[in-house]
Amino acid sequence: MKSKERVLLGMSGGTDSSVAAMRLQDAGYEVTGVTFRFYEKDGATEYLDDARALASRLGIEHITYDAREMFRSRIIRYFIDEYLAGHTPVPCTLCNNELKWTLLAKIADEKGIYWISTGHYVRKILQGGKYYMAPAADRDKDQTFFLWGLKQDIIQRMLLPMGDITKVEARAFAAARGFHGVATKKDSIGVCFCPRDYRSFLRREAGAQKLPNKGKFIDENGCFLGWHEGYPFYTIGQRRGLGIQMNRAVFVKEISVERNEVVLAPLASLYKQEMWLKGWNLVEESRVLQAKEVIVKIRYRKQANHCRVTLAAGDLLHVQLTEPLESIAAGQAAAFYAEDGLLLGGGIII
Ligand SMILES: Nc1ncnc2c1ncn2[C@@H]1O[C@H](COP(=O)(O)OP(=O)(O)OP(=O)(O)O)[C@@H](O)[C@H]1O
Repeated sequence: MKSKERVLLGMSGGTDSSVAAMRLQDAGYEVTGVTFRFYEKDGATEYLDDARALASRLGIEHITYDAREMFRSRIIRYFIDEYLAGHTPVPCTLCNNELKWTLLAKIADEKGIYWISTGHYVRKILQGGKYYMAPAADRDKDQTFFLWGLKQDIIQRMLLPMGDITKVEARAFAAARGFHGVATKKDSIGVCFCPRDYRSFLRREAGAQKLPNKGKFIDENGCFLGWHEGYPFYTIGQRRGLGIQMNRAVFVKEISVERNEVVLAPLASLYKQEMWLKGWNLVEESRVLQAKEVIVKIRYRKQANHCRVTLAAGDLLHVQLTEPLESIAAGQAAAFYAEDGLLLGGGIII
C-alpha cells in the first residue's frame, strides 16, 4: 500500500535523527520530517534551522510543530510540581510516552502517513502477537528504559532505524556521506530543559509556586543535624552537594514536605525490598504477573535487579525485590525486562 511507504520522522536537528532520516531513505521510505518546538532556552532556535537545512539537503518535506505550550503545561509544570511534592520526576519518560510519540502519531494521521519514527536507540520485536521494545545493538546508548509507557497502537507503527547501529557507526555513516556537521554534533546530555542543574532551573521557573525556605536536616531519630536550602533541592539517595559537614557518609533517606525536613542516614538505611507502582503499563500482563521473576531497573544507568510483581489494591503493582535496592524514590520509573532484554512494561514508583 502506498501510504505505508511514507514515514513521519521526529527531527531534532541532532546526529541521531539526521542519520535516521538517511537510513529511512536508504530503506526506500518517503520521509517527512517534523521538528517539535518543545523548549527553547533563551529563545535559541538553531536546531530548527539545522533540521530544515538537513531536510532540504536530503530533499524531504519538513514541518515544524509548536508544542511549547503543551511542553510547558505537561512536562515543565509536572517537573516542578513533583519536586514540590518531594518526589523525583522522570520528564523524559513522560515526554516520550505522552508527547513525542503521541504527537508523531497524531500528525502522521492528519497527513495520511502510517509509519512514525525517531532516532531512538531501540529495536522492536513481534512475539506472541505483541510488539515489544528490545534493546539497541549499542547497549551503551539503549533507550528502552524511557519507553515502557508506549502502547501497541504506537509500537506497531514505529520504525527504528538506529536500533541496529552504534553511535560510533552513526557518526561514521554521516561523515562518509559528507554530512560533517551531523557527524560531529555533541551528544545531548540529561534533561533537555535543564541538562546539568535542576536546582537553578527550579529557582528560576517555579514562579508563583513559592519554593520553601531553608529547613532542617535531621537524622533517623529526628535529631537536628544542620540547615538545608528547602526540601525540593534534594532527592532520595543524594550524597553529594548536601552542604553539610559530617564525619561519616550520609545520604538523603526521606523528605518531609509538611515539615520541610530532610532525613539523612547511612547508606545501609536506604535499602528497601519492596515498592508500589502507579500508572503502569504492561505489554502482556501474564508475562510479568505470572512470572516467577522478572528483571527490574529503577535508573537508566543502574544495574538491573530481579523481582516478583503482583497486582495490589488501588490498581497498583506491588514489586517484591529479590535483593534490596537503595535510592528508591517516589516519582521515578521502574521498568521491567525479560531475561533476553525485551521491555515488558513499567510504572511510576509511589
Ligand atoms: N524537538 C524535537 N522534534 C522532533 N523530534 C525530536 C525532538 N527531540 C527529540 N526528537 C526525537 O526523539 C529522538 C530521541 O531524542 P533524544 O533527545 O532522546 O535523543 P538524542 O540522542 O538527543 O537524538 P538526536 O541526536 O536525534 O538529537 C530523536 O532522535 C528524535 O527523533
